Amino acid sequence: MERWAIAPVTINTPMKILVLNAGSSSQKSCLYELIGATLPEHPPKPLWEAQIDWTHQELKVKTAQGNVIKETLPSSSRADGTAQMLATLWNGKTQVIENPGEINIVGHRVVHGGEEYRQSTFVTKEVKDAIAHLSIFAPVHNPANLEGIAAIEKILPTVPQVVVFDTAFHATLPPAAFVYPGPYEWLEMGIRRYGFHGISHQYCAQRAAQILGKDLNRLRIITCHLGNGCSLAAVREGRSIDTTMGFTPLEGLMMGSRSGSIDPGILIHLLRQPDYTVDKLDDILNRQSGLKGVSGVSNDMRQIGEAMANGSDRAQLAFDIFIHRLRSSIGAMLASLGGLDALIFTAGIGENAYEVRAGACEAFGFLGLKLDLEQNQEKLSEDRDIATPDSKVRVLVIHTQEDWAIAQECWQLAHSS
Ligand SMILES: Nc1ncnc2c1ncn2[C@@H]1O[C@H](COP(=O)(O)OP(=O)(O)O)[C@@H](O)[C@H]1O
Ligand SMILES: CC(=O)OP(=O)(O)O
Ligand SMILES: [Mg+2]
Repeated sequence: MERWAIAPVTINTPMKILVLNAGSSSQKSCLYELIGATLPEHPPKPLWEAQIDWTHQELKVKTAQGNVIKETLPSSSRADGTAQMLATLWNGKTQVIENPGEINIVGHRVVHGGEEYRQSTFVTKEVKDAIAHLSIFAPVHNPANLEGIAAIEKILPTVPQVVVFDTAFHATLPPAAFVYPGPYEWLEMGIRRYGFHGISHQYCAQRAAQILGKDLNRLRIITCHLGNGCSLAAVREGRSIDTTMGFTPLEGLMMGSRSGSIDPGILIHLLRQPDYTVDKLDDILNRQSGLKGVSGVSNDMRQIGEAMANGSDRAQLAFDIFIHRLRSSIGAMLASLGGLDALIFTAGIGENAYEVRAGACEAFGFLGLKLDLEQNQEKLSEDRDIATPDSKVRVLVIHTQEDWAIAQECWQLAHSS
């Protein structure tokens, strides 16, 4: 493996920031170039954007120059797929950069930072050990985040790497929202609600204030991050005060292949059956439940929609449960906020599935929330307010920019160290 020297970072030279955002069903990456001594107000166009869809084993790459690459991944190995994706940065196919040594800093999304990591930080052995230790609480995510760090270490062993935590934004939850009503000792053992998707919830809340031209400190917002993993956050004065995911990213809404909240009595019952081990339950709850488990079709809302159109009753049931639980949880966030100025939809389902947005909003007409049904059905390639002018609550579709949020953290850490 070739190793590359790293370009030094100085304040006024262009800074190339590579971002790796490992989700449960995808690996999204961007290369940004930032010039100048201040951060731009709006996300700049990345030099290179790549996305791996692990469900379909597909790699798509787009460059600022207009090159588009689509490749099938030959193996299901995430490490190989990530290496294949990164190589498109400098191989003959795009030549976005001459060699990887041009990258100044690499930022990663890390899903679980536990109690200790409330702020973005540079990667050290200690930080990697903590991420590994927390893998038991985020088994689908933290190992993938560590793989991304290792992939970069192989190519660029001395490049500074930064980790940005999905849990950090929820550090402001009040005790009544984060303490579970089990024995008090649980809290001392670190068993509490952490909340996830914080990078996205925070970005969307800030972006909503920008779109509405209002002060974030005066807004009550519910952000619905509906991707393969799904969670809601109640945001008041720019701070997360409640959220649906908990100790792990398994709690809360029904998801692609995760159950979300279920009666814990079901687990006790199943564990008493001879065939059920803890590992089997883990697999069932994280990988064989949710849209996939109920429909028997797929974890992907697009395929659920197709199956519904073809008359699948189980796909219809999966969709109906998804909407029912989404509405109930929006209701719970609403109660924590004591009112609502804006409801935000984001991530794969939130940005694309108009039926889900319509299904969720229908229940909140009593608040004076009115969705513009025509606008809701349009292809929304830009962030947009899709409520009617007389609606008492704004409804926004925001394209989450987790990668840009991570790049900004890298920039800030690089300039403060
Ligand atoms: N055009 C679409 N219509 C409906 N659902 C979509 C569409 N595109 C993506 N999705 C849904 O979004 C999910 C992926 O969301 P995303 O936020 O990219 O995932 P991740 O949680 O991996 O970051 C898919 O599994 C699928 O359910
Ligand atoms: C925390 C989480 O569920 O992330 P994702 O939606 O990327 O799976
Ligand atoms: Mg995601």
